Amino acid sequence: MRIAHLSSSSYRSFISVRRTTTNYQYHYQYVSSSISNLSTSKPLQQLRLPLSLSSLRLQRRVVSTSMASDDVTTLPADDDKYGFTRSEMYQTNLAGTVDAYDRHVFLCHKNPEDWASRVEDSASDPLPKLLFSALKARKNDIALKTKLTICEGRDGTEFSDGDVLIFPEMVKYRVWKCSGSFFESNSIFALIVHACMLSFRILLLGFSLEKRKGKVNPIVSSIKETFRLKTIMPLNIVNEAEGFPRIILTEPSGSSAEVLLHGGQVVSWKNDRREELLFMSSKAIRKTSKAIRGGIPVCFPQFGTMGSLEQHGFARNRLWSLDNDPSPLAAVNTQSSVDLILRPSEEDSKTWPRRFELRLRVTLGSGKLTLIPRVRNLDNKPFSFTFALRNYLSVSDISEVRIEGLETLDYFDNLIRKERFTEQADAITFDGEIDRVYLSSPTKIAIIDHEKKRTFVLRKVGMPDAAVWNPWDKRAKAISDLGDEDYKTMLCVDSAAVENSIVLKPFEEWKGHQEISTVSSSYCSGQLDPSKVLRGFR
Ligand SMILES: O=P(O)(O)OC[C@H]1O[C@@H](O)[C@H](O)[C@@H](O)[C@@H]1O
Repeated sequence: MRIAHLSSSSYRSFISVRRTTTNYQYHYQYVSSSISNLSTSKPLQQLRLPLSLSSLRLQRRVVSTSMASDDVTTLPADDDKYGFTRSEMYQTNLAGTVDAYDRHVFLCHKNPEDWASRVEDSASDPLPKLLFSALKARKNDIALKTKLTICEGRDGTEFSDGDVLIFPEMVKYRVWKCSGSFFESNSIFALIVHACMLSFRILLLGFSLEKRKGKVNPIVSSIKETFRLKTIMPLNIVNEAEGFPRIILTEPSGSSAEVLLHGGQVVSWKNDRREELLFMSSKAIRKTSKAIRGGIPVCFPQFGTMGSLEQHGFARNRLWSLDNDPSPLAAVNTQSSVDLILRPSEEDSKTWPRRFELRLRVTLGSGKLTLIPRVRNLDNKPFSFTFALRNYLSVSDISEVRIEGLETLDYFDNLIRKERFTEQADAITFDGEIDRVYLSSPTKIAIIDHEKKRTFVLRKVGMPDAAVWNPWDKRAKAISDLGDEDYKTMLCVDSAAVENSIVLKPFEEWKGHQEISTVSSSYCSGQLDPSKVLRGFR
């Protein structure tokens, strides 16, 4: 891990390497002070040499090969165009400041006038110091050769405290709060380590020739072009007060969603009027070992207590990673979608000895939120699991809510020893605790909130069952992370695969699909509202 300090008017112009003479000197000064921190005796010049250019070239060619079936021994025709064949390419440092490290971490922070002359002295302005110390303390754990660069942040509130950009992984981490616990909690470190799993592929997308004072720096060009491409937007990741990385999804109509790496859990979904549509407990606890009461926890590999594992499985209690290889789904590079992945830890393998990959794509659209869960068997023998997306929906008053689409279905009643019954009511309404799994439900279920005049429409594929849960007053009091009155404003209607567990042969993948949308409350699960028909639609 190396550190450099340089100025730019934003990360974009940093990437285009616009430097003043003063800042240039500052850059050197800063590097010098950092060298002593790193307790290395390497001379400055050596630190700045693009040592890994040949490995970069190799990776680039290997990736091209796998993507375009090129012959590895043949130079891609674009090498000349992109500057890879220039005589100085493997001989000396190139124009610009971005060397060919395996990974670049940029801290976009204030401007050179605010920077301390030595990174360890910046007591009044601790962000660079904290980031530097956190990375330095864990540098042996960071597998990729990583260079930390401090550059100027000037885009108004966007860089109010400091943003972290990670290249080539295209992760933008918005550091709003500069607290020691943020770094101690390892969230930035976790992010950087997760980034290790991402490939070098993105670099390919933006290669172009850049002529700067007669020299070419393909590395700078590629970063610049990649960030500039509209379709390849960096993810917005912010720090939770408790140190949980949180991904913010936004889309043009103004709605938003928030997803935690912890549990791969959606914890917020707001419509274009900024109204929250998901319930979050007033006493929600955000601890690494516990699922968060609210949002959309993922229950895997076991739903409820239908097995020997902890209730609802371990996936909701684990730290997931960003997934840059969601194939066979096409990769998405927008700010309204994120791909996450969970692989088993050693501890998980002891309790559930299966090799798997659990993936989740969360996509925010205008008026709808889509989740695509997938499970792949990486074992050489089949395994089975049960699964649910537990949707904690926010409702105005549970007594005023009804569910349509589950009538006449059979269900297991968890309150009566999981006995099987047949639903007799025309619609499900609520006047007490409910804890049921409706079996083989239709693909569309309507949750009608009369008071809010809002209907949630839940569409699901690959998850044939639907669990319905509300603890009501007595049980709510016994649940430590649920407020006594919270049961009134929540209702869980889950997409689930419970009655028949899902069986996967070696290397098979299961895929589910869930979409929640909201419509006006006149909507009744596919039927027309008679009063609307009489009065006419407005
Ligand atoms: O508290 P948890 O683990 O999130 O589970 C909430 C409820 O989920 C239901 O599905 C279970 O049947 C209940 O027993 C449980 O209380």
